[in-house]
Amino acid sequence: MKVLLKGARVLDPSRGLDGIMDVLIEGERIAMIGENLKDEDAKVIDLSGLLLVPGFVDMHVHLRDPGLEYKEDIESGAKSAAAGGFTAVACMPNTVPPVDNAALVSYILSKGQKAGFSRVLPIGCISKGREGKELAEIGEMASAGAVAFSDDGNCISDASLMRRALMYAGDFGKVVIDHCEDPALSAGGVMNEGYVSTLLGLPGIPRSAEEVMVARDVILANETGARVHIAHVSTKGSVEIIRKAKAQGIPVTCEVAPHHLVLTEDAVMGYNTNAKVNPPLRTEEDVEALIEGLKDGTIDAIASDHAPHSMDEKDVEFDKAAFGISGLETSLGLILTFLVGQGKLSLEEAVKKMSVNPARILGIEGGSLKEKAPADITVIDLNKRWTVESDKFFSKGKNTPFEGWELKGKAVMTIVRGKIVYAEKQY
Ligand SMILES: NC(=O)N[C@@H](CC(=O)O)C(=O)O
Ligand SMILES: [Zn+2]
Ligand SMILES: [Zn+2]
Repeated sequence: MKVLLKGARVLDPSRGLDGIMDVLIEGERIAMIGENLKDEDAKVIDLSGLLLVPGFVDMHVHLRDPGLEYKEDIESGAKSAAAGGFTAVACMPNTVPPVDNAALVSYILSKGQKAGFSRVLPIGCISKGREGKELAEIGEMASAGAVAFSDDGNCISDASLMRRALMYAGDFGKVVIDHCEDPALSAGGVMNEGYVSTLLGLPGIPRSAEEVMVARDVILANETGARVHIAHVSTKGSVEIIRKAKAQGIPVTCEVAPHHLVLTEDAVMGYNTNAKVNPPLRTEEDVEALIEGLKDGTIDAIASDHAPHSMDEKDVEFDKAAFGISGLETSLGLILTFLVGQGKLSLEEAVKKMSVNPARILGIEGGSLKEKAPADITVIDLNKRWTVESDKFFSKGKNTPFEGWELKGKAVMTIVRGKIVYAEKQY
């Protein structure tokens, strides 16, 4: 089966490509890219006026499967990802039971394949039972197909365990992703510690809770030579620590979530539980530093930290509500509208942070439209204006602080391994 995608603006930062071109797909692979391609046997799809990029990779999502399928399952999550323009997602292991063994890694892979939307790549636990005490079977999970290791939701607070995790995962060529939060500093906190928390009378989470752990991880990465990736960076101080570490050649990478780039703690006003997220929304000064970090290469990737919850878990008092934002279907639109659209990040940089770099950090195929690469492709209408309506989300998680927001730019077709897994209209 051949498909010829005609007339789109093809932008592939991994090859320095940017121009009106055609893409020929043969089976699951890209066969050729060039101007005015012809192929008698191919099904032709006209994509003129649209942007075609290497498929987006969201390296941090929560699909809640196994055990918490009332919030999300692998099928609904993978479908939501496809609708958001992602051809692959890496899912966190804070499920019930936690993904801390090879059998559960295989379960996720096979359920993801069966669903047939975005590729679903499991992240395994660092510690047995996510208890932060003993290392999990990292080698066996790596052999079964885990792409990275993390106890996300929790920080690895035991520095010695973290040090061993880095060395062990590093031996298998896998990256350790840390949720940096010193539990003693954040204990009891439900939002950023500052003006708004004082105003609302809510217990705060200081920036230092994140930053002390970022600094510790950088020190451990330096000592072990093993790669560490910092999840959902939210403060100016974290950006500064990582910038300095990178300048010294320490193997650290990091990601930022769209909500930390477009919202501040003000979104919590009125005790809005849809703006309750961990790490918490910070201040304008932090947002500016995060954008600066994206621009200068300190921040490698944009990841949604898609954290779906049921309405019952959000429709309660602020301090009792679950932390998290359902982000897969708003991520691209927010980045295109508020970063690219406002000239804060170039389109090429945005594609790097959402495709090329996350694929590289995870060491997976993708992030490039080179010939013979898997045909994982996202097609975007940069001019499409749309309104966020959570009842239209494919995700079960309707918890979004962006309800009713007008965005400009949307994925209109998602192709995974040569197959159209999402399209806004029939082709
Ligand atoms: N980000 C969140 O607010 N919540 C995440 C956990 C996490 O990413 O740390 C979740 O699993 O709900
Ligand atoms: Zn986390
Ligand atoms: Zn997370």
